[in-house]
Amino acid sequence: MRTAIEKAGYASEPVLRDIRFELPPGRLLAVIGPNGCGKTTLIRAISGVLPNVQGECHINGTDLLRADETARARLLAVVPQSTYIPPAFTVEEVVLMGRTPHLNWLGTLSARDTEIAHEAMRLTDVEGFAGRWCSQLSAGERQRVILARALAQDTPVLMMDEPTSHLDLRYQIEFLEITKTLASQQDKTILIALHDLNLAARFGDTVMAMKDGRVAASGSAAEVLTPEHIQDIYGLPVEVFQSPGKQGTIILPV
Ligand SMILES: Nc1ncnc2c1ncn2[C@@H]1O[C@H](COP(=O)(O)OP(=O)(O)OP(=O)(O)O)[C@@H](O)[C@H]1O
Repeated sequence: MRTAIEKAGYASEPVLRDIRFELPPGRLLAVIGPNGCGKTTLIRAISGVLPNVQGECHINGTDLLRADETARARLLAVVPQSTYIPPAFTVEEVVLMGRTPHLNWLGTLSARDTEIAHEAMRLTDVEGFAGRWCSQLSAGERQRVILARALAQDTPVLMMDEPTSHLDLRYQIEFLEITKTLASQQDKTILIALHDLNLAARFGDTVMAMKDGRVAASGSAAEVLTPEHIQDIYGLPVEVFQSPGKQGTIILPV
């Protein structure tokens, strides 16, 4: 995935300026930064929901910003920050909606579509309530259903905006471990906006820190998540420890 967004925003004044990054298949990019720095806007710009984006974003030879909806939906799945799920659908029906871009012209589901959707439900641990109405789920369960739908879309690129915000600690770690495994085993390119710097450090192959709509720092967690950068980006003094376990970096406000 090769992205160069020169300008993007909502009105005449752009929010994003000069965001450039390359992300090879199999890698997970954690995008961090304070409230309002532009993380969601970046995801929206790449996913084609903002008008007048100046730039390009190439995936497998297609410029997403100029692709039609179906081509885009076969290349990119997005988990937005908050998603409305129509309450009159079951969990299984919602996850199967992820297969829509792959259906034949008759719009019928094949055995393979069902198999992929069930695998996505298994990975996100929602198979147990496949037949329940979405209106009867907790916020965290709903979030896992939306994640399952995105996984069922089976795209080479997956972008997620704070996908763990409603998940308890176990599901946060499990979900990010699954995501990381998908990246490495299925060569998916994954971009995740995260507020939790410890999760960003643990799971991001690359960490990109944004500030005021621009890239403030980009590189490995050790390069980006330094007390100096964090003070500059968040205006908050922190201490950064290296844990002897596999968690790696631990960041604590001073
Ligand atoms: N629909 C909109 N119309 C106009 N301005 C918007 C709109 N959505 C967001 N903005 C502005 O764009 C800027 C970037 O917002 P964005 O939602 O991308 O930030 P963010 O980094 O995702 O923040 P957060 O961490 O709070 O989710 C902010 O100044 C915000 O006020």
